[in-house]
Amino acid sequence: MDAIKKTLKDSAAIRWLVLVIISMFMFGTYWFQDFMSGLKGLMMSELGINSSQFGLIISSTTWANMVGMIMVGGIILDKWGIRVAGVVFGIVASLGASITAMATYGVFGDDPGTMMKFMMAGRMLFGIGLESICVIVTRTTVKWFKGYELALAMAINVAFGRFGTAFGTAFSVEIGGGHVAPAVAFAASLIGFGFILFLAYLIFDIRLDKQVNANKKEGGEPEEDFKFSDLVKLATNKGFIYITLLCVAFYSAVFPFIQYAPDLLVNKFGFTYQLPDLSSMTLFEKIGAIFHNGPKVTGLIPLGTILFTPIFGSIVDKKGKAASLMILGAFLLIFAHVSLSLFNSVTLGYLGLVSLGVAFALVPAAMWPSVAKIVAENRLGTAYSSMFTIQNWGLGLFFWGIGALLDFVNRADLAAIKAGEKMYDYTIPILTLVICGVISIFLAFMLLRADKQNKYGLELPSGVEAK
Ligand SMILES: NCCCC[C@H](NC(=O)[C@@H](N)CCCCN)C(=O)O
Repeated sequence: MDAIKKTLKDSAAIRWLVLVIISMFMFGTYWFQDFMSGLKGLMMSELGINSSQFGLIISSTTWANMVGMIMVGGIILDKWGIRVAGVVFGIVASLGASITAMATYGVFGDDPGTMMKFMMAGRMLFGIGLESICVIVTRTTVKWFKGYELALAMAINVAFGRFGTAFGTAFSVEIGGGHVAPAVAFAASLIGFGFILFLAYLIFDIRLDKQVNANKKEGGEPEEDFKFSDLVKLATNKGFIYITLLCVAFYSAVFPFIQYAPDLLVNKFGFTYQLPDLSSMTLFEKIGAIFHNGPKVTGLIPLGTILFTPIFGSIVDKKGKAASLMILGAFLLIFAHVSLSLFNSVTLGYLGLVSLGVAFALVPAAMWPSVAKIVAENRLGTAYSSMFTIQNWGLGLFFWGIGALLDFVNRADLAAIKAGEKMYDYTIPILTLVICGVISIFLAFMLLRADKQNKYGLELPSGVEAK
C-alpha cells in the first residue's frame, strides 16, 4: 500500500488561513442577525413601529427555518457538499439582506406597512441563509481541523460571529448616522463581503478534495455516506434529545434577550441610545458615558464571550465536566434574568449582564463539542441542522414574544411611552426568561443522568473513552 501523501490541511498556516476566511462569513451573518437590537428606538421613531412589530421583524429570520429549511440545507450539504451548499445559501442570505436594505430605503414603497412586509420577507430569506451557513461553516471547520485543533478552531469560529453581534449592536446607530437605512445597507454589504471571501475559499476546497481523493485511491480510509435512516436514529437517541431541548431552552433565553437588552437598559436604568459628544469629556467621564450607553454595554456581552469561550473550551477539552458546566451555566442564566427583572439596582444589573455573558460562553463551549460525543461523525451535519431547526422554534417565539408581551403589559401606557413621557416596564417579559433557565437546569441534569447510563463520556476530557 502506498504511503498517504500530505494534504493542504496538514499545513497549520493554510488551516488557520482557511478558518479566518470562512469565519468572515459568520461575522457578517451574525452582524446582520443582531445589529437591529441597537436600533430599536430609532426604528420605532423613524418607521413608526411598536415593540410587537419590532419583534415580528426580528422573529421573521426564523420562520422558514421553523418549517425545515435548515434541514434542507443540511441535506444539500450532505448530498452535494460544501461548495454547492455554500454558494446556494450565500446567494440566499445576500439576496435576503439586500431586500431588507432596499425595503428600509423605501424601494418597494415608503408606507410603514409595505416597508415592514418587505423587511420581514428579506429577513426570512436571510434567516434561511444564516442558519445553513452556520452549519456549512461548522462542517468546513471539521473538514480542515479534525485530528488537529478542532475545539479551539470551533471556538474561534464562533468568536468571529460574536464579534459581528458585538460590533453590530454597539455601532449601528453611529454607522447609520442616526438613520435606520444606512445601518441596514452596511450590515447587508458585510454579508456580500463574507460571501466573496467564501468564494475565494472554494479554491482551497477544490485542491484539498483532489488531494484527499488521490489518497483514497492510494489506500486511505473511505468516508461513510450519510443515510436518511440516520434521522430516525437521531430522534431516538436520548442524549441527543436532551441536548437539543437544552439548546432551545438556553438559547431562547439568550439570543432574544440580546435583541432587547439595549432597550431594556434605556427604559429600566435610564441608559442612552446615542453617545453624547465625548470630545470635551475627561477619560473617566468618557468611560462613564460608554458604560451608560445601552447598545455599547450590550455589545460587551458577546465581546466577553470571545475571550471566555476558548478558555472554557480548553477546560472542557482537558478536564471534561461538560454536563456539569451546562448545569452551572443554567444557574448563571437564572441569576442574570432575576437580577435584571426583579431589582432596580444598576450594580446588580451589571452583575446580571456579566453572569449572562459567562453563561453565554460556558454553555456553547460545553454543548457543541458534546454533540460530537453523542452523535456519530457522519450524522453531525444532520444533528446540527436538526438542533438549529428546533432552536429556531424557540427563537421565533421569544424574538416576537418579548416585544408582544412588552406591548401587552404596558398597554395602558403605550401612548405616554410613544410621547416619551413614560418608559417601558420590562419586568414580566424578562422574568419569563427565568422559566427557560429553570427548564435548562432540569434538562442539563437529565443529560448528566443519560451520560452516566449511556457512557457518552461528557464528563471526561477530550479523547478519553468512557468505560
Ligand atoms: N459548532 C456549532 C456552533 C454553533 C454556535 C451557535 N450558533 C447557533 O446556535 C446558530 N443557530 C446560529 C444562531 C445565530 C444567532 N445570532 C452560537 O452559539 O452562536
